[in-house]
Amino acid sequence: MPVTRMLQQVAGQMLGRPACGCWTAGPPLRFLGTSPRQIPADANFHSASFSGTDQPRVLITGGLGQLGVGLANFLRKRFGKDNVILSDIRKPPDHIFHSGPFIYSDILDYKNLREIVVNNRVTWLFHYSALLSAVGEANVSLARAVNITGLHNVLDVAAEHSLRLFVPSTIGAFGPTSPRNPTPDLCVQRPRTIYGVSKVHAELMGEYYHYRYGLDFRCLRYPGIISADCQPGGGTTDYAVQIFHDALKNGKFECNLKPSTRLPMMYIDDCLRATLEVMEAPADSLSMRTYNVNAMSFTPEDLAQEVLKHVPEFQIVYNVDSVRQAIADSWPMNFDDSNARKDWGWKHDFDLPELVTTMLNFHGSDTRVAQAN
Ligand SMILES: NC(=O)c1ccc[n+]([C@@H]2O[C@H](COP(=O)([O-])OP(=O)(O)OC[C@H]3O[C@@H](n4cnc5c(N)ncnc54)[C@H](O)[C@@H]3O)[C@@H](O)[C@H]2O)c1
Ligand SMILES: C[C@@H](O)[C@H](N)C(=O)O
Repeated sequence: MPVTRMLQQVAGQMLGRPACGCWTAGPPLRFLGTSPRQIPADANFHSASFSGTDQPRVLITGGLGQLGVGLANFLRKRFGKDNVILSDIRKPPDHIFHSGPFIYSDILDYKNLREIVVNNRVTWLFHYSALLSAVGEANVSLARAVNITGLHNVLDVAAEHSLRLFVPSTIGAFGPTSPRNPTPDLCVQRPRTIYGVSKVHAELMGEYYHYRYGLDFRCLRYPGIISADCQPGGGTTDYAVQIFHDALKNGKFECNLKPSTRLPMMYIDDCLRATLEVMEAPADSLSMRTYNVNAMSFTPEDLAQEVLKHVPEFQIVYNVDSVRQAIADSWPMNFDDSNARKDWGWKHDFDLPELVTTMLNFHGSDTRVAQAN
């Protein structure tokens, strides 16, 4: 018997499917143990549990971070305020609490998560809870729990309840042995941060649940995201958010990365639109389940030059943080997102000049900008 056929047969026996290599439903095969998280092997989760005319019922985990509030506002415009539930383990400020449904959800508490999904008839889940790259290195065991154990809970709840699941990955899912300029979707991924390791794990587990159980898993590898309304949560790309605030407030900025550190970046509006577009893309347009998305790439020096055009007295000084610098030096400089552009029509709106103008305008009715323009 040819070796490949023999392997197919063995794999087929292990996976409860025929040796022909095709993926038809075998006899129901359950996870071992008495966990409530048992998922039939023949479950087909492809059809989300809402009809085409219904709006999805959305849950966002880790929603009080840099990206979650913006995502909730964006999705509420599309699906209605009450169809989008923001959740976190932190107490929301008044304006967020009153802007739409908010609920406590700790992703490490599986039963709590399941209760929320069931009681609210959730159909789409955006899983934003995470510890980012720099804070993750400062607390590896917590990052491992939140980013890996938490993800397992989310995957199981999503599979059990036929949810469409979005999990963001990151440029941080690549490492020093990945091609860095540009970085394609499929290449060596050997990140050297717990954040990166947990995100590669998330990509692989999500794809595995998709192929094994039909979970409708969708994932984008975000670049560094730049937004004005929320503080970043402790990442390596945070400098590109803080610079605008400091430029307008003090006229100067102390940067913790070297001037020549090139990283892929994206304005929040593009990020949120990409996220919704991939979630709404017809399943048959997705040749993959994890895509790079990108908008621009720049260095601190490039960004400072662009800020100077608006704030002529702006000064940047460099005080390099060795942990963040080592992380940035292992990450992609440019991101190849051609598959996203080809498969579901991804196209960014914001390049560096529009980003800088928008961020400065957002931060300031400030006289510095007004005087310079
Ligand atoms: N911001 C970026 O530049 C960027 C880039 C790439 C990918 N991402 C990804 O996007 C997602 C959102 O990023 P962000 O910048 O908003 O992160 P953030 O750090 O600002 O927010 C994360 C949130 O997770 C919450 N959280 C922590 N532990 C939790 C727990 N046990 N249960 C529930 N929630 C918990 C925190 O309270 C926090 O509000 C993350 O998964 C991140 O990896 C972000
Ligand atoms: C790039 C991204 O994942 C995050 N902003 C970080 O720097 O950790």
